[in-house]
Amino acid sequence: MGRTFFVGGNWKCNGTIDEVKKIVSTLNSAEIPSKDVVEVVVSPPFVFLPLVKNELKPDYHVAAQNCWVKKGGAFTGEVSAEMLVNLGIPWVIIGHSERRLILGETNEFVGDKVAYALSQGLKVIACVGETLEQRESGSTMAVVAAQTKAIADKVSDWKNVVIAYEPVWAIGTGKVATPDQAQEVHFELRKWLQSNVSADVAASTRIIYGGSVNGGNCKELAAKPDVDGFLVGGASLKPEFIDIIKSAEVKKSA
Ligand SMILES: O=C(CO)COP(=O)(O)O
Repeated sequence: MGRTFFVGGNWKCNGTIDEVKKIVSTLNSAEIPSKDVVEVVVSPPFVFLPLVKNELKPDYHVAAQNCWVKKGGAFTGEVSAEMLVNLGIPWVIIGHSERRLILGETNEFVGDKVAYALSQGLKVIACVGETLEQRESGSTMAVVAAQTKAIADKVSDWKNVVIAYEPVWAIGTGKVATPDQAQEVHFELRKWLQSNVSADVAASTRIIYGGSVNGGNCKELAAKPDVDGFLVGGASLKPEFIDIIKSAEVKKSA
């Protein structure tokens, strides 16, 4: 089954109204490949979601960066999946390493969140990835498999899931995984899905790479067979995000 290339822009906790409007206008005036070549989703902070959703042209979709683990209620400071659905936000990023490591989200909590968001009709970008220490001790695959298993334990329908492999040591560091390093983990992850979920899910689930992706390194990464797109942080706030979106063309000609 063909996997449409996927490019996500994770704006993290950045931006003012003026800056957000500028990014939106850059995106709106760009010529990007058609929908069958690339799916593009940008993820502004919660407070800017309505603005971005209303002003962005329909070639782009919008994602929240997080949501609450179950139905809303007395959970001060949280935003529920139902609210995102109510607002017409189709996507949510769940389990980003910044939330796992800084806010203490466990594998199980992330698995529960993914399952709940899917049950409400959201599509999920689920993040996994090892720290430098884990990589250096040779446990990359064990870590990534445990993170994926916690999701697989709670999820039966994978059609609305994109997996983002984001090695923590490559996030915001300018130290990008080499195309071979990314390919190796993506290949192993797909193999894990094949053995533990199903051959269909392994073949159809998009596995995207995140960690210091920029306009200069995206094409080489995109050329790898198991790299189905990117989750971009810093560079998604800049015009070079358009070049990253266009790297989808590499796949088309592959
Ligand atoms: O965390 C990331 C995307 O979710 C990657 O961030 P950078 O692209 O800034 O390294």
